[in-house]
Amino acid sequence: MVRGFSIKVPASSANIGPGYDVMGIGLNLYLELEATIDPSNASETNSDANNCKISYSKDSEGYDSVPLASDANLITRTALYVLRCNNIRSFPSGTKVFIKNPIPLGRGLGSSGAAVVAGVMLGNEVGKLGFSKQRMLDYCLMIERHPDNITAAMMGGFCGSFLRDLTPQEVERREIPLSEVLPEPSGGEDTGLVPPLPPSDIGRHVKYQWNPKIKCLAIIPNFELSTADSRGVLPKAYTTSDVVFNLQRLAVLTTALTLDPPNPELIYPAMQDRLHQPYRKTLVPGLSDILSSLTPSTFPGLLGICLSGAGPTILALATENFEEIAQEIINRFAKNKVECTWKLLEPATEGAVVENL
Ligand SMILES: Nc1ncnc2c1ncn2[C@@H]1O[C@H](COP(=O)(O)OP(=O)(O)OP(=O)(O)O)[C@@H](O)[C@H]1O
Ligand SMILES: N[C@@H](CCO)C(=O)O
Repeated sequence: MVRGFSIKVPASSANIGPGYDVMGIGLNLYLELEATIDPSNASETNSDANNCKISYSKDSEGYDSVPLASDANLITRTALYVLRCNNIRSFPSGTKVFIKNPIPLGRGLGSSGAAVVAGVMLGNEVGKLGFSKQRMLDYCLMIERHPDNITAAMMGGFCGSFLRDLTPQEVERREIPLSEVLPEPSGGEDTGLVPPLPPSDIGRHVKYQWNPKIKCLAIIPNFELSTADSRGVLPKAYTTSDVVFNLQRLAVLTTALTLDPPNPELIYPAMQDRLHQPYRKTLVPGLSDILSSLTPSTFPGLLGICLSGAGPTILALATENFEEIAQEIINRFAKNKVECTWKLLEPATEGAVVENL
């Protein structure tokens, strides 16, 4: 019997200034995947070590660079992790996956979070595992180990999240190197090992309200910055005053973004950060200048501005004058020889969805 289903996962912007590794918002730019399982097509898929033929639409971000072998592609590697945890070694013969990805890779718009969420959902569907979103989040968190993008992509909307305290045994399981969680991209023999199962209920979250008048402007530089590199420049310890600076702003920002009318005098200063942006300026040319020089008084409609996720994209929250704000940021990047595109986005309220075809 032929089976088919689609999976749609939103992009996301994490941190929103002070909420480092805590806050994220799903955005209406979607990674879409169509999977079909047709055993009569086995001859077309058995050239792949795990019976899965992947293709990307030509206009996809990463079309020329993402690997198409199922044990190398982040989406299918993640699905294989889920399947193998549940004693299913590979995809059923005749599995084809067609992917449309408009989320730019390595730019701070949650491309890897969306890919991991899509992969876990793919594994769940293919293996008919029947997991809830909460359980699927556990699998996601074994791969992308901070919850902000993952939670926003899975659940949708504007989310706050944390990881619950783990027992020493659970910590051990979760801290296993990623290479022992995901199958190795080698085309080599399947070792038959069952990877570490995620502890249950690792991630906890709430969905905040969001004033729908607030739009999300993403100004996207034309270079990639890997999250790992962007985390690598952060200090191991912070002063109490810097931590308190962020906590105070975070406490105000989550409600300030729900109020009507939106108050730039509250939102703009509440989006300041001392935990990650100051350190990332070395990786994003012009970052300090951009974050300090556009203000609600010079650009009416602007509410706040921050680095999106690990960067290099800039997220500006605004109610009007979108083009002027975007152009100013583009001009400031241009002075640093960085070209950009921009997108006007809105919160994706629904999160990740699966539909039978
Ligand atoms: N649709 C996809 N298909 C396959 N691999 C992907 C896909 N999307 C992302 N990836 C992988 O994830 C990498 C980017 O992940 P990374 O965490 O560095 O950035 P990001 O998720 O775009 O940004 P951020 O986490 O700051 O929002 C890509 O280089 C690619 O290896
Ligand atoms: N909170 C993460 C988001 C990127 O994945 C960071 O800033 O590194």
